Amino acid sequence: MMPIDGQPVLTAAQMRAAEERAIAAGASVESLMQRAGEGVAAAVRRLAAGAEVLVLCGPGNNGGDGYVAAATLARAGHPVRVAALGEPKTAAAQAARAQWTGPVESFPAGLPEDAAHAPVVVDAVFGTGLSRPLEGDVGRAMQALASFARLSIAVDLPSGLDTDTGAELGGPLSTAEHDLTLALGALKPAHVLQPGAKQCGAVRLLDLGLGLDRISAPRTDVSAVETIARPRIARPEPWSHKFSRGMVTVVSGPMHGASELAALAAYRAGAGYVQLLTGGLPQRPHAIVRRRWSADALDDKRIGAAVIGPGLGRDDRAREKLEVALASDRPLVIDGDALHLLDLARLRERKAATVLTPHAGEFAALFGEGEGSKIAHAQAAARESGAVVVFKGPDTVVAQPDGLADVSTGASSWLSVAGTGDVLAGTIATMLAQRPHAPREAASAGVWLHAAAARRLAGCFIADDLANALPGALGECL
Ligand SMILES: NC(=O)C1=CN([C@@H]2O[C@H](COP(=O)(O)OP(=O)(O)OC[C@H]3O[C@@H](n4cnc5c(N)ncnc54)[C@H](OP(=O)(O)O)[C@@H]3O)[C@@H](O)[C@H]2O)[C@@H](O)CC1
Ligand SMILES: [K+]
Repeated sequence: MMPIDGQPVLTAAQMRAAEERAIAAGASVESLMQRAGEGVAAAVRRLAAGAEVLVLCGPGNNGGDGYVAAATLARAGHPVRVAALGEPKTAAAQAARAQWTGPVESFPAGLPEDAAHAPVVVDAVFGTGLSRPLEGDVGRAMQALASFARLSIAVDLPSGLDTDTGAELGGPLSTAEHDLTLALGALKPAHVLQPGAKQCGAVRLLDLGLGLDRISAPRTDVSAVETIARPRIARPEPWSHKFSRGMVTVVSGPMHGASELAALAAYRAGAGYVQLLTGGLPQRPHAIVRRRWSADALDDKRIGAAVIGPGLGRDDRAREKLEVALASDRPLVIDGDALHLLDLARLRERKAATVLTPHAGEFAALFGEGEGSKIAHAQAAARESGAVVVFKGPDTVVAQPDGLADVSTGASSWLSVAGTGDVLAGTIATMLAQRPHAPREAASAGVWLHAAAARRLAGCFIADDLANALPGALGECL
């Protein structure tokens, strides 16, 4: 079982293409299924600690993995039962079914009342082949079994999820929530996008030897998407100085607090010099250099990145400041109010690196609702705007105009509090000041640090605490 950061994310079609390439290279569906089922059995056996396992098998190859897992567990002497939703339909699943010599109970209706529940449940009903909502009582029965079980484990995907979007095909609350999902061969969007990611519980990857690498230019048959891995951040050199460490300028507006937070976060994320273009009075921390806004304030070539949007307002003065920022040749993070004032045609004229950081509401206002997954939306928005788009949320997606994208995993739900977006904007600005020619990498590094800072706080916090936890998160990357 492998952790899931820095791993490619494949759609169902890309998964099929990868499987076909492996078969063309000499593997067979049966050999891949054997490897998958044995991997599932090994993980289940370790976690079940001797408790009885009930494996639920569907009609396709996901069910085939389940039969192999059950037969492997039985051979190892582990107590295991099998219940199936009909007969296996594929040749590989039929061959796997033949390995299982015990009885097959019927699921969902046929499980006898007194034996319906099991301490460990394995969901091998549907994986990437689910094409329509679960029928009849399947979803409800699975929810009951999973909630009764001490441990419920999904094989490849929790049955009921749309592989490519993470949506529940039968609508909200139609699928079971598992403790663990064993992703087979590669991650799929449903493992990382909500609500699917929540239904998965913890996700671990089982390698099937498909030889998947993310490619450096998008193709339709291979992944252009990866989960964000811990970035490597260099310590300052002995000869570093405040400007070489990265200078960040934050444009302020009438709501000072938001830009103060962005400026604080920029410092805490490692910038050497942070200035706030504000009309406010000096206050703590005094390390933030406060200057009045002027139309040439962004002409300073030492500025590595500027932030505009947090607390900016949406009046004519805000528009004026945004126009100056767009016209400047400094790398730019555009957040909050500025996203509501943004003209995409004007943005496309910009040559310097630009990162947009919309949450779902700002994203919809700028780019519309769109079709498909959150990843696809972010990719389309990046293409349309010519900027790196950080589509924020519990499953933040960072996309660049050529289609390459990164998805964040492991964000704390405690981040759902005012001001955390301002902290992210400042954090990304520091990363951008240090990597002006790699804005996607900078944005993803910022997203990772932000999530790691929240994890370090391990519970309820306010945005100021989050900014102050950034140095600890940064320490994990040195
Ligand atoms: N990729 C790899 O390298 C490897 C992949 N492997 C495994 O294969 C899995 C994918 O297998 P799969 O394609 O057979 O699809 P799967 O999810 O089992 O379901 C398809 C069946 O369900 C049916 N069906 C669909 N919706 C339904 C509904 N609502 N209600 C009822 N029925 C419904 C559908 O019928 P149909 O749509 O044709 O009517 C079809 O019979 C993958 O997740 C992984 O576990 C490993 O074995 C090894 C290597
Ligand atoms: K499953």
